[in-house]
Amino acid sequence: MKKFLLGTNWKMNKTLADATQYTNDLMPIIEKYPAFDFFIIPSYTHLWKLKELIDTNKSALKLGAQNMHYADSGQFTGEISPVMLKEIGLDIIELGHCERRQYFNETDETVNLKTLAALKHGFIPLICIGEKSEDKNYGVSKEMLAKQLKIALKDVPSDKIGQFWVAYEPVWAIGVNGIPAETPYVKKIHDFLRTVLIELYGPLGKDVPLLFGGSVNINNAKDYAGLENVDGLFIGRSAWEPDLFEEIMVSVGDTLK
Ligand SMILES: O=C(CO)COP(=O)(O)O
Repeated sequence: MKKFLLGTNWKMNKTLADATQYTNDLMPIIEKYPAFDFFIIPSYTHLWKLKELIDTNKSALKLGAQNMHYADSGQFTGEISPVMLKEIGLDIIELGHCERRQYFNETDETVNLKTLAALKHGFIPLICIGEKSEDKNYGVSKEMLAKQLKIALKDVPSDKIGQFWVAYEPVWAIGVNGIPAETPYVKKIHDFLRTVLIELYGPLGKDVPLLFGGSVNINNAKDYAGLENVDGLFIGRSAWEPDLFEEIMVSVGDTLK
């Protein structure tokens, strides 16, 4: 059976000591919830150490990076290449998060280049898309999302289906000032994204995992998780403590039964 995806983006948070503690605490917890496929996305500096911890404990916890350059090497001061991340043995590369689009000039075109590079190197690209509040207010959310998705997936062939994930994260729902999305709205957008994927890939488009993120918390996680086209949740703040993350696992687990 396809497992429900449950993971967390730590953004620029946690020291190495915090990251180690969190991972040590989380690994035994996830053993209790086999219905899920779990992942964590820490800062680059923690990845080697956490990968060793996960391997030592033979844990199924997947590990990802928050960004990646698309070139294997080159004159790109401050960037990290797929070859370098491959050495660590990561599973996932998160791409196109709205904070990277907003503060670091990430564009649909660079997300596409990075997606192709990630697939070439055997990572799962976790492609983030989301409309801004003004897009929503002008009634062009679907247009914006279709554009982001189609550009991100340009030249990604159908034999890669299942090897990339898409996270819908409305910009206005993310972070401390975010407004949680209403469940019917999430349903409408996820159903729409599925139609775009089917337009791109035919019936195989049904097999692209679609995650939802943005102010996911203990009060709304089960409602989002119950939607037909939500295959996972991508959580920030509410999963940054293992015990709070576990409360979400329990609540979502009840919904999936
Ligand atoms: O950005 C997110 C996941 O990538 C979500 O963040 P919050 O859950 O803190 O809103």
